[in-house]
Amino acid sequence: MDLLLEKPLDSLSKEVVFTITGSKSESNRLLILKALYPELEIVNLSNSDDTIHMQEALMSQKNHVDIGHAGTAMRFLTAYYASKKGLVTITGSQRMQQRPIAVLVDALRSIGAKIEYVNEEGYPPLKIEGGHINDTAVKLDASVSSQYITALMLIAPSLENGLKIELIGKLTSRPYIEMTVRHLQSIGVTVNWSQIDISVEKDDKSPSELISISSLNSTSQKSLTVESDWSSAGYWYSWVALQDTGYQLTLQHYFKESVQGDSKLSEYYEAFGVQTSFDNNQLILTKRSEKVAQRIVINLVNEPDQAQTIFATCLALGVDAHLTGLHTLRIKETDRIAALKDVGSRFRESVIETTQDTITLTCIPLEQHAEPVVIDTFDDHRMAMAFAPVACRTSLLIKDAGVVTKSYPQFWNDLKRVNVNITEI
Ligand SMILES: O=C(O)C1=C[C@@H](OP(=O)(O)O)[C@@H](O)[C@H](O)C1
Ligand SMILES: C=C(OP(=O)(O)O)C(=O)O
Repeated sequence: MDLLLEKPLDSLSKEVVFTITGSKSESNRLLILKALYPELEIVNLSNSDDTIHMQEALMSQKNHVDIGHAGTAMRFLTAYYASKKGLVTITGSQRMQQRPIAVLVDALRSIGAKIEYVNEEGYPPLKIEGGHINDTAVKLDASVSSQYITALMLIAPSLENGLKIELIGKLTSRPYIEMTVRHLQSIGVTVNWSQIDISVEKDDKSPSELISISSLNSTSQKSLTVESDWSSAGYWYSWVALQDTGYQLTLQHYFKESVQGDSKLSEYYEAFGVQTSFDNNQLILTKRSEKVAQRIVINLVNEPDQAQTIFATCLALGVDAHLTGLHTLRIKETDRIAALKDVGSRFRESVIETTQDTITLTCIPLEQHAEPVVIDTFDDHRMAMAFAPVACRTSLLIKDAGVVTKSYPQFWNDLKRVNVNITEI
């Protein structure tokens, strides 16, 4: 499905309230924890494909599991299956079979796990014979993906003697580890994190005892409420940044004290004139000022999923940008650095330079192009959604627009609500 997005002709509605479902990162952590502690109840679970894949895999009795494009499901389930008795082959989409997993597999093998590569060494699919983990200390490279570390942390409380995880190299995507720590602690698991070691203690309490000392936004003792997804909120920050002063929209179910690192968006978008306020767990975004920064420099090593969104905001507003800390982008749903350079260069106002871990954009404010600008999405949900707000400057043709279901299935319906004309081509 390709979609033509055209600039809204009528005046933009100002009273828009969006309900985005729970964070897919939080949801997929909590689903693993629920598999270990079935009494746990999860409120406001994500409706994303990634979370549905995780749920289906955990419910499945089959010994062949396909998790599609879901990176967290692939990494967390690899550790989960290694920790539980049984034989499972886990695979994913074509792209998933190109996303490296050796760091996690090596770490799990070093503590006894039996895992084989079905095709190419270092990449899914994996054949896992579970129930052989027998050691209590593991080391791994922390610079490739934080998801490998989270995967080990999530299974640690169910192991005979817990797990001490030594982090080697420069930690990437740190807030995602902090999120895992918070969720483990919220169900009563003891986690100690010194400079380079994370120790997760084996729980010898019963699950209900653990959950009853839960501290994270509990609606009841056994129930944890997932905050809505900040990574998806990014597209609405970008949308508001491109509107006139006074424009406002509201997103439901966000907490002032967030465990999601992408909540840093509220600071980043101040440079684009967007003010954030909270009212009873509603996030209110207001365009306060037409004055925006002329150039921004941001290190996104902690918020890699916002790189495309911030890039597209800058492109539309004509703000020069130097984005750093992007080394993980090459192994995500697509090589996001290459994708941004390719698609970004289709806008005549921009000049883009890239390295292994940076993108530099030099641009002038975007004007209406004679033809729709083609946005190839390369199987990456964030390519589609990050560029979509740019439609209020010039028409876009979003290729393979169905990719959004990976994280935000109702995105195109929400975009219609702010009067973007959307036509299926
Ligand atoms: O743990 C998580 O939920 C995630 C961690 C990040 O990945 P990396 O640690 O691979 O950067 C992020 O990009 C991804 O969307 C979700
Ligand atoms: C990188 C992402 O997800 P994952 O690695 O979990 O596939 C993402 O959602 O941007």
